[in-house]
Amino acid sequence: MNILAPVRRDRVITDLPPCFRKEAALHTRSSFHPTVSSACQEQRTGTVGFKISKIIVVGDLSVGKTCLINRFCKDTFDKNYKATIGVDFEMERFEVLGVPFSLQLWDTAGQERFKCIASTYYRGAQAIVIVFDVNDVASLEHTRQWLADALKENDPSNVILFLVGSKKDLSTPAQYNLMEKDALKVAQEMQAEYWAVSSLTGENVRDFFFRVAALTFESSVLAELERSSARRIGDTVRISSNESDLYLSAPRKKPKCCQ
Ligand SMILES: Nc1nc2c(ncn2[C@@H]2O[C@H](COP(=O)(O)OP(=O)(O)OP(=O)(O)O)[C@@H](O)[C@H]2O)c(=O)[nH]1
Ligand SMILES: [Mg+2]
Repeated sequence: MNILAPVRRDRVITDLPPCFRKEAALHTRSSFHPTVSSACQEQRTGTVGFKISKIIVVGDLSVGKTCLINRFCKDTFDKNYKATIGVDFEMERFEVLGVPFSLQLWDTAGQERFKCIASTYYRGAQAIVIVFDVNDVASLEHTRQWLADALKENDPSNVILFLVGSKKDLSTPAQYNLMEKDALKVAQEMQAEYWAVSSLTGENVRDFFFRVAALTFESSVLAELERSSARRIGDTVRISSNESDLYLSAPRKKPKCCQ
């Protein structure tokens, strides 16, 4: 019995959402990886549909991490600052190419005094979202340190990265364009995908999280397919290594743990 409520209609992803800037994108293909599309069509996505992918959101205090998550998950915006103490999380359920897919969005504290509590929750992330304020150049400089700290707890080859400029509504187009050049450089250096959003107006917020869900899903399916093909190879080896057992006259000894 499926005790979970159906996925909301506005959380259904049928096509790969586009990147924000081609210069700093995880990839620029216009559709899902063909292997992923066919695996979904043939219902060969294994455990992906039952798993919950962990996304951690890090960055300086007051850059707007909580507001970003709240705009997407609850469609609300609070203009008063309430520091996150430690961590908080929200669940979001999607359906991607017909497969259920859940994201657990971990909102972490940017304040130094709460950072050590927050960092204990960094482990096991599938994606790291590093947020800075587009009107505060220091917060962009600090993103490298946030990334380094988050990577201490995660395998760099297994996580996907997003660099997100927040509070876009507060900068003029000229100020924004100037800052974007630096942000794109940082994103390229980190091999992160770059986005700029406003949680106050909602600009790009939904598109950003859809892209996070789609790319995390794509990498989960590819990893699952790789694991299942490795298992198949492993099975073949086991069968052939057991062949000699077919000719054993005496029954094999029980392993010690079963005695
Ligand atoms: N104008 C504008 N203000 C924003 C935006 N996003 C956040 N803010 C404001 O920035 C302040 C900090 O936002 P939070 O989301 O609480 O910041 P945070 O990164 O979660 O901070 P910590 O929890 O301390 O790490 C609040 O006063 C928000 O109202 C935005 O897109 N535009
Ligand atoms: Mg917060």
